[in-house]
Amino acid sequence: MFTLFYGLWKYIFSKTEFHVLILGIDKAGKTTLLEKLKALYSNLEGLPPDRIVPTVGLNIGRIEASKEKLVFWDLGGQVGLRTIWEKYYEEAHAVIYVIDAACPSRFEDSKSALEKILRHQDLLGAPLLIVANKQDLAGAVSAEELARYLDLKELDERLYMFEAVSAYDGTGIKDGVDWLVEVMERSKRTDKLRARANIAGPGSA
Ligand SMILES: Nc1nc2c(ncn2[C@@H]2O[C@H](COP(=O)(O)OP(=O)(O)OP(=O)(O)O)[C@@H](O)[C@H]2O)c(=O)[nH]1
Ligand SMILES: [Mg+2]
Repeated sequence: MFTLFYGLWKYIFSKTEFHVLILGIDKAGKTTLLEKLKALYSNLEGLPPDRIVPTVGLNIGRIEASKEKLVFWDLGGQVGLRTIWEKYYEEAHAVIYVIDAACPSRFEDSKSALEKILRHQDLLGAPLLIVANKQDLAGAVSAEELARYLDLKELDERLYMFEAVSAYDGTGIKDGVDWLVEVMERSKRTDKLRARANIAGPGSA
């Protein structure tokens, strides 16, 4: 009985903490983006780019944006580490997929890793922000060009957006986060995750 009332109380009064997975192949700029997010949205400085090393485990960052709490999970993108990604899918409200827009020779690898994500059942309905990163570099392609190149067939009715970003100078980051918050607030997946957390009762996340 207590569990039932607790669940109801929690459903009505508690705020959802949104889990956002940051994925993409190695060197795309995921961790640099995470550090820039922290710098832009909190009083924390964030690691400078020259102190960031390739990710092997998990980096976590928490921010507050548009009065919502966001938790970012940044995972390593090296080939041998990509099998770990799916362990986080079930709990994710949304995905940021980062691509190095200045490195066309790796677009194909990026595309196939993204297609695999889109096919995974555990991420059904998760909104997707595709980041064309490194816009500060002269050779970077635009978000539109990247979208054309990727030519994704699996997007269906998923909420998605391409955004031109520089994790170095912060270009595009706030627009991307604003969009993410808005779509996560109204996505069916958020309702589903919220209901599941409440059914699990006290002690659940
Ligand atoms: N010019 C430029 N370089 C960037 C940008 N973002 C990241 N980089 C550089 O790209 C390289 C890889 O950045 P990381 O943030 O470590 O990439 P990652 O995606 O986290 O890589 P893994 O952890 O190995 O998966 C580093 O040399 C960064 O300084 C950007 O917006 N502009
Ligand atoms: Mg990293």
